[in-house]
Amino acid sequence: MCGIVGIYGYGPVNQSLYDAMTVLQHRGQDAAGIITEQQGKFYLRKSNGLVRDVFRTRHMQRLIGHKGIGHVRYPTAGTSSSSESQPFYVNSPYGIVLAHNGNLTNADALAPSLFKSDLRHINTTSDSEVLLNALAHELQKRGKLEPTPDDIFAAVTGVHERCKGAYVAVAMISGHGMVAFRDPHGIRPAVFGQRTLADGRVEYMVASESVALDAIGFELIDDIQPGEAIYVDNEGSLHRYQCVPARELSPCIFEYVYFARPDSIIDGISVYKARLRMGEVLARKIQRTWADHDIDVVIPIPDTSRTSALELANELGVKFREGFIKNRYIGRTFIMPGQQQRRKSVKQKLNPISLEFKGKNVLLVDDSIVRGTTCEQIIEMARDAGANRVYFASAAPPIRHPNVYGIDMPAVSELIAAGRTETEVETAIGADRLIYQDLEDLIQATQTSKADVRRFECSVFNGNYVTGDVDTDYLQRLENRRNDKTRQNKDPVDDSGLIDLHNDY
Ligand SMILES: O=P(O)(O)OC[C@H]1O[C@H](OP(=O)(O)OP(=O)(O)O)[C@H](O)[C@@H]1O
Ligand SMILES: NC(=O)CC[C@H](N)C(=O)O
Ligand SMILES: [Mg+2]
Repeated sequence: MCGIVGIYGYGPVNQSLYDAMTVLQHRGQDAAGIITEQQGKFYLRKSNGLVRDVFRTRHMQRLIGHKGIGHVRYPTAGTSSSSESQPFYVNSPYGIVLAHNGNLTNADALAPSLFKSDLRHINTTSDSEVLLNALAHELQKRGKLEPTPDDIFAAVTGVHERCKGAYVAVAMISGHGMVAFRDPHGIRPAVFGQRTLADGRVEYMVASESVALDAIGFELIDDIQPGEAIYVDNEGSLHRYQCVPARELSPCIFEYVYFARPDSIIDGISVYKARLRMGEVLARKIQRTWADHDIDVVIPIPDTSRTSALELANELGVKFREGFIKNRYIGRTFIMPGQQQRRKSVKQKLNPISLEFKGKNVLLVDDSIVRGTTCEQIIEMARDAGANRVYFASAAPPIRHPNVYGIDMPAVSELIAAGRTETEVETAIGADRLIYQDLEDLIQATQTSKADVRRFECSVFNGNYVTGDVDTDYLQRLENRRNDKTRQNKDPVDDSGLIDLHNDY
């Protein structure tokens, strides 16, 4: 997953973009980038690393201007090279920069067609560069020196007709304005907000999650609707337009399970409340299926599962204890690029407090089990710490299908529950008992009667891909290209010298 942010303001935006990106850091830890604009010129800094490492004072000082966009990256396509970090730039028409969250499912076909029919050169293997060029081509087609909001929206309509998959993007068009759009199914989240200055002028901001708006003092206006675009023109006026008819809104349910911060609200649903309810319904499943359980204590696996574990314990009427302490200087392990690094990080990240385990039957709760890296090691650590019996509960159902919409789970063979029954997973992870959430319960927990969401994108659990274009061939190609072994054994291609606007100064 990645995080995107865009600000159209009346004062320097570099610090606000930086602050927003630190708040979105949980969405991508591999690379970060900011592009600002002043008087028709773009200023860029992007590189591999966390926000705090990529931007030093000297970079911040050069990021001048009152408008800008930023990105934190977790790659799902192409390579992890800094040349594929975002935002991307294309010089014609106008000069456009773009930051993208999601994954295009037809990038392989689009890249050659952009070359052959539109004479556009794509220099990297990133689908985001494809998305940017698709937008640039649509704008070019209109051939206007002074594009109107209608021209911008017509171009976005063209992008929707050509691009498939999941995408939210924010782009700045030099000398014109900032446009943001969301795919017709609304798979990835995007919100926009405003801040009114003392003199009455209004600044606008777009971000992946509402928490980024909160952090820098913007007030949420709305989610960008599926198929909708918003455009802030050069006079600072906001325009909204439904570029293509919205398909049924289908936000990715995994945002609520794991990705998003709990203090965000996505499509009207509080992530925190959804996680509380996930714990509640999971506790009810335990009461239903294991009425005579002998759990002494519920222990969360920090960080993400804490909210659901707390409510699970409350509902069960069992003690809740912090049995693992998290090293706050280690990032999220799941979004690390290689299995070796992920395995190492679990032990560095979590350490047990033995007295919470000694002689007890513990129920460890995690938000999800993906590759099984975390739970295998954690169960072993709980036993080493003296636990009597170690039970495990997952607030999400078994993950048996790859993700093609912006989460890096490309290979079925790497998913511990793929091709295994729940009992087989229980054995594989070494738990005395394993309880998975049911999908209907997860959906019910995430949905609220107040929000407009009637359907979620649940493909990792049920294999139904809402965009309808994902077939076994595509899945096979994705697995071959992006499984851990291929990536590990691939000749280290040094593409850091690729022509692009990455600037490692
Ligand atoms: O089965 P796995 O492949 O190990 O993946 C699942 C685990 O990865 C995530 O944690 P992560 O450490 O990324 O982040 P967190 O601190 O937000 O929980 C998630 O919360 C699970 O704990
Ligand atoms: N996780 C994401 O949203 C990734 C965006 C884009 N596909 C990339 O790999 O850079
Ligand atoms: Mg975790």
